[in-house]
Amino acid sequence: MLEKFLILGDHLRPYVILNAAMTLDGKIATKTYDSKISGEEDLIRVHKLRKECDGIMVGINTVIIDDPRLTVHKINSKPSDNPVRVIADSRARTPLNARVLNNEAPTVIAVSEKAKNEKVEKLKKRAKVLVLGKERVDLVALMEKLKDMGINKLMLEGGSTLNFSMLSKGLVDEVRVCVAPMIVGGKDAKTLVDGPGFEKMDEAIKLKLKKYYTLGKDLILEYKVIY
Ligand SMILES: NC(=O)C1=CN([C@@H]2O[C@H](COP(=O)(O)OP(=O)(O)OC[C@H]3O[C@@H](n4cnc5c(N)ncnc54)[C@H](O)[C@@H]3O)[C@@H](O)[C@H]2O)C=CC1
Ligand SMILES: Nc1nc(O)c(N)c(N[C@@H]2O[C@H](COP(=O)(O)O)[C@@H](O)[C@H]2O)n1
Repeated sequence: MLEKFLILGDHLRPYVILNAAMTLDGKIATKTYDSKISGEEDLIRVHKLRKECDGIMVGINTVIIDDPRLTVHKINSKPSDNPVRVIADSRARTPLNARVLNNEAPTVIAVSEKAKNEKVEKLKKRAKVLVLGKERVDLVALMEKLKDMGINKLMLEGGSTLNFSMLSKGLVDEVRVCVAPMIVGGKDAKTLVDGPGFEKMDEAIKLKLKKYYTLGKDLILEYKVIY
């Protein structure tokens, strides 16, 4: 943790790496929410990255659909290797039996003022709850809070809606994708980045390719975001 702090200590927010696995046609889940995309080798890469990060963030739909653990569990690790789990959950919909609330790692649930107080009080028994934003979680404020908590390197693990919000607010520094040799199609299938999108190519988030390599059958692409 100290080493990461020294490298990234001057930022007002964490250094954010968006990581995901997608099919060649850009889907991160099928229309029925099946998202088993990465090969075993890629999952090892993902868990090594989780271990390097101080925090790992997902949107509430990902929690509801996948019930992820968001810990380092596919490589050798000790409890202190687990990043702090962060959930963007405007209305405090995190199920009380969700695995992100287990005691494997600390969890931060960011809610908005729309969240029901009764549910917030229940969540507070299992996690640190931050109320940020009126309707939706104010992601800029959340990043500042996470930085204050010592989270200097944050992994953003989706889903599509949160990815768009984070990218469009200029809060992502790197994008790392595993492109699996599969095509699933489906206009209702989730893509790497959904949300409202931009109208013109001029407005697109610009990237610079830094590294590419294969892992088993998968192609890994690593980009820096250019703002
Ligand atoms: N293949 C992969 O690498 C991954 C796939 N997925 C898949 O993505 C799907 C879920 O993606 P989505 O439905 O797009 O949901 P999401 O996981 O991005 O959650 C979106 C929700 O987060 C909440 N939120 C709070 N504040 C927000 C803000 N400021 N901006 C945006 N959202 C905010 C809102 O309730 C919003 O509806 C699942 O099917 C999951 O399996 C998720 C992660 C990785
Ligand atoms: N990198 C990657 N490859 C895939 O094929 C995936 N389906 C995901 N999904 C993300 O990982 C979460 C599951 O984490 P746990 O193993 O339960 O800790 C899932 O919710 C997505 O965020 N990622």
